[in-house]
Amino acid sequence: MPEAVITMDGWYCLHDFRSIDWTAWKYASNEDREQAINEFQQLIGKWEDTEKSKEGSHALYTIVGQKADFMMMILRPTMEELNEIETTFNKTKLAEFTTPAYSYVSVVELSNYMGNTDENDPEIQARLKPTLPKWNHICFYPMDKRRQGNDNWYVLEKEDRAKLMYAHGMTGRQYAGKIRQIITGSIGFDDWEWGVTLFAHDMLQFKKLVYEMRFDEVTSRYGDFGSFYVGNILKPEAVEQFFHI
Ligand code: VOV
Repeated sequence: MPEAVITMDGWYCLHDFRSIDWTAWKYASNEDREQAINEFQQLIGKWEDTEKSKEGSHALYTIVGQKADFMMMILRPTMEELNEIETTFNKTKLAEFTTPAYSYVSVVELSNYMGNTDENDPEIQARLKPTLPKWNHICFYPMDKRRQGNDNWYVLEKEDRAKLMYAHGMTGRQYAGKIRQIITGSIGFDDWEWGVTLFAHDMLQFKKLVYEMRFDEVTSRYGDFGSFYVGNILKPEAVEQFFHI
């Protein structure tokens, strides 16, 4: 039996995608809309305090296309906190005007393919409990490693998987400073095996990186992908403008 990879796991992660019922929102009173926005801003304020004290992190993005209108990516030390945040949001006034579009539950994951196993290393800790970049754009998609005929990732020896992951890392490294990736593991948690969250200043870099990686053997032979969600940063000070009617 091939040797299993050992993972280091960090903060739990919820990707929460919502659609807005713009018709109901438009017909709501000014007072209700104001109240909904204020309450949401207060919630974001609390998340910012948590982020400042390094007890979690979050990212807010508006989503382009019809899959959702906005997304909240939340990182916290426990699943209970994620659940609480989700429920708190669901109880807000704003939630009355949103419908769930998609969600993804996972945990920040690093593998030991590259030989990094020292969980006490401050650099590893920073990667397991990251402050999410507030870059202009986000790209999220879930993925699996294929298990089909001759292309079965899970029957490969660890050494062979490590070689393929090394080549993957080399491709990724060329995008240093242009793209930041957060890989979250979801085996046993959600419908796919990993969530891939990419941040970029320049939207086009997502296409360039993802396209280039399609030619890496680990992707071309072993990568299966779910739906892609892309969007633009929703800064707290822009929340009012985004919801303005
Ligand atoms: C900026 C781009 C970038 C960089 C530098 C990068 C590097 C690395 C390294 C060094 C490592 C291995 C060690 C670790 O840290 O775990 C990984 C790990 C992983 N990656 Fe990656 N990846 C990138 C980017 C990147 C992308 C765009 C994708 C999606 C694939 C694609 O084709 O669309 C991806 C996927 C993954 C996955 C699913 C894993 C875990 C696989 C497993 O079997 O455990 N990744 N990745």
